[in-house]
Amino acid sequence: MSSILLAIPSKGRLEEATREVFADLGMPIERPGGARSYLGEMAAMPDVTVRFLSASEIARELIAGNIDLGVTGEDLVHEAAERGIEQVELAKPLGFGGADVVVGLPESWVDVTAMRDLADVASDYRHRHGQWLRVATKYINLTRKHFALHGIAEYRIVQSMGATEAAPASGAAELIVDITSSGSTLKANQLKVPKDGVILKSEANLVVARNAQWDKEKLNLMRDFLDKMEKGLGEKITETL
Ligand SMILES: Nc1ncnc2c1ncn2[C@@H]1O[C@H](COP(=O)(O)OP(=O)(O)OP(=O)(O)O)[C@@H](O)[C@H]1O
Ligand SMILES: O=P(O)(O)OC[C@H]1O[C@H](OP(=O)(O)OP(=O)(O)O)[C@H](O)[C@@H]1O
Repeated sequence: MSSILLAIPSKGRLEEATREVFADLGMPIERPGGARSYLGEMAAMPDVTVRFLSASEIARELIAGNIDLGVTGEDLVHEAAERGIEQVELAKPLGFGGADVVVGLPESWVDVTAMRDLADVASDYRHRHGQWLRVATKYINLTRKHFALHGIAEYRIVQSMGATEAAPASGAAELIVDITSSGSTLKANQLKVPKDGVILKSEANLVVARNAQWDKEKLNLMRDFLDKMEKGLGEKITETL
């Protein structure tokens, strides 16, 4: 018998909000093995297998088509999809996990208010210091695209594993690209966003994998599942698969 594989975030704000959304729709997700177990159950839809994965892994697995659908941040889907997000369908924004991926510059760079100014700084920096301007981030693909869009090539990426906003003060990089919602972490680290420095506005989405194996039975299950989430959504999405 066929089933569809749904992945949801395994921890933090996204896990909690995802489970709330499904509970409100009358499809609560249980974690019978406890918070450390990575398998879930949806009693209202026994044909749906639920897995708990990290939000970034969900994005990668959706692109690869190894899971059928998942809940994750749009930012992570765009970052995981190096060649564009055609391999997935953003089926439904879920109204939580809202945050922006932004460029963060030292507040002390008073003359730099736009990406265009940053291009000048990058070039100047290289001439003066003999090295590239460094950008700390975990959003490597999004950073490359945004900087290229603004004609900035003279920089290098320092891959960040966390606490990215600390990089300029610690000397690990000159500027950052990271996610922000309230803005308080940027402010606490004396960083500012240039006027065209918002790379992406993100929120949590229900995402369907186009590259998954879609047979007739699974498409029917998917249609039922999506219709339970929103009337008419099943038809709309499955006809694109
Ligand atoms: N203020 C915020 N800060 C960070 N992420 C936020 C914020 N608001 C919403 N989000 C969303 O939550 C996602 C991060 O979730 P989480 O830390 O669980 O992801 P992850 O990359 O899988 O983490 P890890 O790799 O540490 O397991 C972001 O990519 C974004 O979509
Ligand atoms: O704009 P803000 O509201 O300050 O949020 C942004 C910060 O939150 C995230 O980190 P993390 O999830 O580790 O921290 P958090 O739980 O404090 O948001 C993110 O990497 C930023 O550092």
